[in-house]
Amino acid sequence: MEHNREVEIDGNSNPIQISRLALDIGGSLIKLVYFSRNSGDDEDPPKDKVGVSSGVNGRLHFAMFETAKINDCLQFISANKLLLGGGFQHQENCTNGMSFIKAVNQEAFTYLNGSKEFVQINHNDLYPYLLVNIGSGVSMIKVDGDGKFERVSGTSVGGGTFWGLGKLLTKCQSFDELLELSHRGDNKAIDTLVGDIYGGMDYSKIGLSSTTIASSFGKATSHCKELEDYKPEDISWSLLRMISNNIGQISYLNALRFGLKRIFFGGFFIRSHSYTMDTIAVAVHFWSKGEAKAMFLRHEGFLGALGAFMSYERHSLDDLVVNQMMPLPVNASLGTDTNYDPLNGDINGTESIQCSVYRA
Ligand SMILES: Nc1ncnc2c1ncn2[C@@H]1O[C@H](COP(=O)(O)OP(=O)(O)OP(=O)(O)O)[C@@H](O)[C@H]1O
Ligand SMILES: CC(C)(CO)[C@@H](O)C(=O)NCCC(=O)O
Repeated sequence: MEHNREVEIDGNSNPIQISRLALDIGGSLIKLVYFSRNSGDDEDPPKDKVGVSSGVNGRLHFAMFETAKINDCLQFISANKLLLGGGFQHQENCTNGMSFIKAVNQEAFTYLNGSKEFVQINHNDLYPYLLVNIGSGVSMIKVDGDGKFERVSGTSVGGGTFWGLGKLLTKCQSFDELLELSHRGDNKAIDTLVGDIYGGMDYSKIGLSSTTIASSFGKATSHCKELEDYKPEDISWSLLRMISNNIGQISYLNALRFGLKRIFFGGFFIRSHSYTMDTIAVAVHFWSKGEAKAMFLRHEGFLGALGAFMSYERHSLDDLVVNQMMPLPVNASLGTDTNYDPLNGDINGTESIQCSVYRA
């Protein structure tokens, strides 16, 4: 079923035709992806002599809401006259969403020593890989080809654990606040480091440096200190490192199990956050001795919704062409923020990019 509505929501009151809305309702967050046709563009574009369609031009929009505030999401859908038109999130959609990396430039990147390096994906050299989706919980999926995948592992210690424990321990009121705290934290105050055990020295015999974490939250066992004696920022940083490290290590072990060299990390836990990506990338690099590579994605939180979007009946996986990477963050009224840096910014649930959709 398709729904197309004429809605007056762009800055100049021009009608924007919304078609195709996909929804991924997760344990923590609801993700929305929808396509708006440029005004004047025909929904059924002309075909050439051999039947190839010229494509519909428009924008692909991304939006995110907390699952607990589902009414805000419904209000957004209603206010913008986006009608639900199919697309249900399930595991398969997560891997369908990965087709997006084939459709867009500058989607996948590595992160080492504080800098992103975008990687152009060679379609003939993509499989096999491990997809690690870090949502509330974590799923690890071995992907062998288009539609060929298997969930090989998972862990309940994921994004929900970071946000849940972090909220209890720091009294933070939002995920963003908790993440922001970690920037100012110092994990030495809470974690026991190798140097704390070995008189400030590296334990070179077994290849551990003095700054390696020997025991996450190990110092919190101290009898003379209570929760109030620790800084919320230090707690946030230790927690983020503990969870990211653990996911990085389990991911590496699963990659090793199946001989996979490339690990893609998705899910809204990552949020393009530098410390999170750095910890995961270092963990993968450390444990694999440089053999395996951690890859991140600009639209990491939207894999499920993109998968649902791309599995529309009338759209094959290959008919979304993002012809211009021109992200514009949008708020609920679809206004634009001119200060946004598309390649470095965090897609905090609201963004749109220029694209064309082709009929198969
Ligand atoms: N604004 C936010 N509010 C709450 N959590 C957030 C926010 N931004 C990022 N997160 C993180 O993202 C995680 C949820 O990620 P995601 O939306 O990918 O998973 P989900 O689909 O809700 O979970 P699951 O697939 O396990 O059901 C949260 O657990 C939290 O760690
Ligand atoms: C239950 C799901 C798949 C929901 O997306 C996810 O939260 C998850 O993979 N949790 C981890 C479950 C486990 O494998 O221990």
